[in-house]
Amino acid sequence: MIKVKVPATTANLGPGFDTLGMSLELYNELEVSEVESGLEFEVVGYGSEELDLDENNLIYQSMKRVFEIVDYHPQGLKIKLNNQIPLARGLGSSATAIVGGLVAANKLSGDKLSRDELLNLATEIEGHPDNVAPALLGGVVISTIKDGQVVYKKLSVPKLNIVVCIPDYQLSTVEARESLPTEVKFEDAIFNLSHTGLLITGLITEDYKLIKYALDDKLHQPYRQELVPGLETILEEVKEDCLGVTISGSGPTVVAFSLEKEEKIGEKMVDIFSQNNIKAKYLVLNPTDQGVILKR
Ligand SMILES: Nc1ncnc2c1ncn2[C@@H]1O[C@H](COP(=O)(O)OP(=O)(O)OP(=O)(O)O)[C@@H](O)[C@H]1O
Ligand SMILES: N[C@@H](CCO)C(=O)O
Repeated sequence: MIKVKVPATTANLGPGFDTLGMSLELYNELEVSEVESGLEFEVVGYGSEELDLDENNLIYQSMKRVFEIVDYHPQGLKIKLNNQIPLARGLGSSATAIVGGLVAANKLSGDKLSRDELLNLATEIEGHPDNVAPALLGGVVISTIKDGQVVYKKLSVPKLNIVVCIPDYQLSTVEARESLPTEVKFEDAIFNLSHTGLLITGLITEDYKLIKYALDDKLHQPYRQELVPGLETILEEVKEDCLGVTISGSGPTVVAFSLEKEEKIGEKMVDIFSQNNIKAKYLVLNPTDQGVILKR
C-alpha cells in the first residue's frame, strides 16, 4: 500500500498570476492499494458527495497517465481519500489530486519517473504550474513553462502566519478564469512586474515590509471581484492589520500574511463576508517547505 500526503497551496500570491505558489500546512491524504480487480474509492472529509468516484476521478486519471508512460498494468485499485482541503476554494484541491495520483502511481510502478518529469506531467494536467509545483516540492515556487518544460526555482517559505478565510461556496478555477480579459493594459503589466519583483526580493531577503506593497495585483483580482462579494472591502479594510492580503489562487478564499493579530484579521474577514450574506470560516496556517510526503 502507498500512502501520500499532499499540502494545500495558495497560488498567485497577489501579482504572480500563474507563476507563484506557496504550500501550506493543510493536507489531503491518499492511500492506494493494488487489488485483484476493479476500481474502488473511499472518501473521508471533503468531496464525498461531489467527487467522481469512478474512472473520471482526477486522481485515477493522473495515475493512469503514469501507468501508460511506464507501461504498468495494475489489475485493480483501491483508493482511499482523507480530504482536509475544501474543494474549489482556491486552495489547490485539484493540485493535490493530480500530484497525489502521479506520485502514488510512480511509486507503485517502480519509481521510474523523476521529480521533474512528474512536475511536467502535473502541469500538463492542471494547465498551469503555480499550484502543482509547491504541492510537489513545498516552499514558495516561481515557475514558468519553456518549450513544454517547467522551469522553476523553490524558495524557503516566509516566517509568517497565513490567515486563510474560506467562504462557504465553491468557485471553480474554470469559471474564475472565464472572467479574465484576453488583453491587459501595458501599465497594468508594468504594475504586476514591479510588484512581483518586490515580492520575491522581500521573500529572499526576509524584508517582509516589502510584502505590504507587493501583494497588490492588476491582472486578475479586479476582474474576479464580482465573483467574490466582499473582496473589495476585505482588500481595503484588512490591509491595515496585516502585511498584505490577496485572493488565494482563483478564489473565493482570501489569504492575509501576518506577524500578529491573526484572530482579529480572521474575524474581520469573516465579518465582511457575513455583511455580504456569505458564511465563512478562517484558519491560521503555517507555510511549509515540505511538499508531497510519501510513505510506504
Ligand atoms: N481532492 C480531490 N480529489 C479528486 N479530484 C478532485 C479533488 N479536488 C478537485 N478535484 C477535481 O478537480 C477538478 C477541478 O476541481 P475544483 O474546481 O475543485 O478545483 P479548482 O477549481 O482547481 O480549485 P482549487 O484551487 O481549490 O483546486 C474537478 O474535476 C474536481 O472533481
Ligand atoms: N493561477 C491560477 C490558480 C488557480 O488555482 C488562477 O488564478 O486561475
